[in-house]
Amino acid sequence: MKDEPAPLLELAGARAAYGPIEVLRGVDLRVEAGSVVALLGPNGGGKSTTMKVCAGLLPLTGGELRLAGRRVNGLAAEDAARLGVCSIPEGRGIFPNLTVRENLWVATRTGTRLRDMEEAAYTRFPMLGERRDQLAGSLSGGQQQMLALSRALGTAPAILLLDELSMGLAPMIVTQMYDTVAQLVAEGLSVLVAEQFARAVLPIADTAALMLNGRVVSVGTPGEIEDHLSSGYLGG
Ligand SMILES: Nc1ncnc2c1ncn2[C@@H]1O[C@H](COP(=O)(O)OP(=O)(O)OP(=O)(O)O)[C@@H](O)[C@H]1O
Repeated sequence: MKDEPAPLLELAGARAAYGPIEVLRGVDLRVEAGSVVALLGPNGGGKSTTMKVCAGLLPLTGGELRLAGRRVNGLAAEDAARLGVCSIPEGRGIFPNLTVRENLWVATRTGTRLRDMEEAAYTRFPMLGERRDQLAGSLSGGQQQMLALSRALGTAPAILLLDELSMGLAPMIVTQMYDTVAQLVAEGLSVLVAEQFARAVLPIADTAALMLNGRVVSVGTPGEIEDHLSSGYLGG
């Protein structure tokens, strides 16, 4: 019997394609329970595609996706959510023409009560409570990201997949958002975060992985990966 528990989420030799174009060419990646893994690398390396595969939004064409050691190739997005995998896509995935409250309500289809969802969201982010009847599209980028996080957390996920949390946000807001993520991790959440701008996420990451041309080419502590990389990859 193995001494160590299986990683919460694992890709082994994962391959994926858009039509005839292979984009993931054998990705190996592990997210241990209670940890933050930062998936870094330049545009087009395959970070978003990796997140899609993990969330059941794109099928594997080869290799394996495992959740807590169980092979789950071919799982649908609803199955992934049911198994505790929750993703916030690039662009946040909120409904701009619905109010904050309505956006939270849509997320209750997974079984959480609206009252509980609202209480948790407004306690964590009082700003959202003040804007509960405002259209989500009229919120600032940071507030939209708070809403996206609140919707995701309503499903009580085991692992959160975050794609480009920092996109379009001022540096101070990015720092605040990652502080919130760090708090969530302290409460037991595991996180896989794809970021083009490594500097934003490295302070809270346990492990960093560099992705280039559809493969993870290097994995280490944030310090090791930072040392390995040119400042170009680290987002300036
Ligand atoms: N829906 C799609 N159809 C065809 N090709 C796609 C599609 N989405 C992404 N690609 C291509 O797949 C490759 C990897 O893209 P992906 O978005 O996974 O990279 P990324 O590292 O997340 O970069 P980005 O930060 O731009 O999202 C790129 O060459 C991209 O053009």
